[in-house]
Amino acid sequence: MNTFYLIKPYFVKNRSSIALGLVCLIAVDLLQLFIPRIIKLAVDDLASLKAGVSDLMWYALSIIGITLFITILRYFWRIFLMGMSRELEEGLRNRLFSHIQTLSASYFNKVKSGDLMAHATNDIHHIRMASGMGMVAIASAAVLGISTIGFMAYINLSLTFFVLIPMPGIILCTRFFSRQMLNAYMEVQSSFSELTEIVRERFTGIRIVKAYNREPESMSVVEKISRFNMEKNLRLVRITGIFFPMMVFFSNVSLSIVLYLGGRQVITGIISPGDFVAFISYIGMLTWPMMALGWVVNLIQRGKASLERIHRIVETMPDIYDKPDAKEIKDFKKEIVFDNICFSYQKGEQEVIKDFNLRLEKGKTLGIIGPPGSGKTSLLNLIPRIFDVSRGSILIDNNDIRQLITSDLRDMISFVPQEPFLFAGTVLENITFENPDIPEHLLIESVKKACLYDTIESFSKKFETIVGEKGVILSGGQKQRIALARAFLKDSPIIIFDDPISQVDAETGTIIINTIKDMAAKEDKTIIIVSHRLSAVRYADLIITMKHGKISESGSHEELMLKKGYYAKTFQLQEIEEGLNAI
Ligand SMILES: Nc1ncnc2c1ncn2[C@@H]1O[C@H](COP(=O)(O)OP(=O)(O)OP(=O)(O)O)[C@@H](O)[C@H]1O
Repeated sequence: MNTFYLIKPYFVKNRSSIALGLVCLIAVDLLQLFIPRIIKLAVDDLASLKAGVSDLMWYALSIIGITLFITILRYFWRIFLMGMSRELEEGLRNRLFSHIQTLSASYFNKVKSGDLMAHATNDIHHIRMASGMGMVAIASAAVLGISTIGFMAYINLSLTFFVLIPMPGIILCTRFFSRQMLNAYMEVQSSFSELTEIVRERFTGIRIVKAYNREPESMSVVEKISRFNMEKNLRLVRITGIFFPMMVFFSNVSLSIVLYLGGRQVITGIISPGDFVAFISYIGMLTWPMMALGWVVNLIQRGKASLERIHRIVETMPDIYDKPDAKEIKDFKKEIVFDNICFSYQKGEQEVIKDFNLRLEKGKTLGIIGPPGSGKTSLLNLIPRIFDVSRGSILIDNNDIRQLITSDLRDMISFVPQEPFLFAGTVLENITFENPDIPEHLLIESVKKACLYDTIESFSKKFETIVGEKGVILSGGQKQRIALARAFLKDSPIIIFDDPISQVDAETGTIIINTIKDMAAKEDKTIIIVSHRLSAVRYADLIITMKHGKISESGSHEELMLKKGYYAKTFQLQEIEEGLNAI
């Protein structure tokens, strides 16, 4: 599978900094090799009692000079190479998020949001590591490894051969243990996210926990996952506990070989004491490239697997998309028609909307009632194409909505969902959807229509009040009114309300309903309103009762009362209830 296209643009765009970074990295690796050479010269001069104070000073200053140079170059290769990998990480994450946003609601029904979070964090992290550190490890292993061996062979070929014998051990061990460490690290990460999620949930639900005296049970749930997280951490500690001492072991085996064989060569005069000391320094330098060789294979394998997962998401086509010849629609002129529509959430599953037919003229209000699960919300979601019908069609002014530009269609509709969702931010940002160009009088007007003005005025920071965990916690009714204000502000010709007064008191509910009624009458809005409170729908031009995804009754309030069906019974029950509440 060719997935390189996802990261290629970052390599191409940053080719100059990558080249500069690699030049700096190679220069660092090569410069390091000269330090043992200087030590060799110093030791040989000392051993032959030739070294004067000025010679020693010169050797010392040379080492300081090289080290200074190495420090500067190291800074630059990190900036050039790591900068590129960070840019890649950011770009890939943005691309993933922007693509996921285009996917249809049905995709989110199938995929857990936790998995999407993992793609946006873990997978992108692996790709960054494979492209940034992978490049560094390959370049370092090649340049430092080969040139260190070259410098050692220059001193003595046979000694180099013997010293290299334990090195494959380092490569194989790193390969094995880095895979184990990565797996263990992933398990630590995932158990930690589980732990944070459980703790977050337990704190969010603290009121219900207290009300039912479930603190001990809550504690034991957190203790269990906390212990699990500790065990995963201990596993990681055990693996690293074996790995690092093993690296030291292999490196010390090489050291012993130099000590024994190299020492004998010094005695017999084959190599000088300086060469002997330099050899020992080179062994230290060789350990990292050998480890890098073992490590980089896993790094790249994991990055490749992550890139394939991201590729699969990026290649997923949204179920709902604009056809190439999709039509513009800027005005709603005549009617919405539901032409024998059926809908199920998954192909082949039970239909939640069945053979549904209805015509709603512009400027009219449609009220929808029905028992829970009868398909009311599902029906509403089909109009702005959150989901698409399985059969039949929804027509707006004789255009099948699947033939229209989706953003045009959605621009014509304001939607107040059953469960209002607020984003972390201010009241203003939540109502205006962060659009700073909204004139103030329109904002105030919509907030007043939603019966929210006095509430906002009572907040010390008014519209700038932060809502959510970091600010004011709003009641369910206040959230619902923010959602209403959003819809009123959008001022579209079609407004869909899904149970808009379920969480407000009767008095506020009546004011909101009167506002909606006025909008229908004075502003020529077409309104579709679902409600369990029949006072919210009784004024509608047409009321339908839904049962098992079908229309079971339809008519005006008066007609339905005469039919003495679900609507009439529910209406009478609610009247009795309201009468009792008034006592
Ligand atoms: N996202 C979904 N995926 C799969 N099935 C769903 C989904 N949403 C709703 N359903 C199912 O579709 C059926 C109709 O649900 P819907 O929410 O449309 O009913 P409703 O009439 O709006 O109910 P309520 O009055 O409780 O809001 C139910 O059986 C429900 O379980």
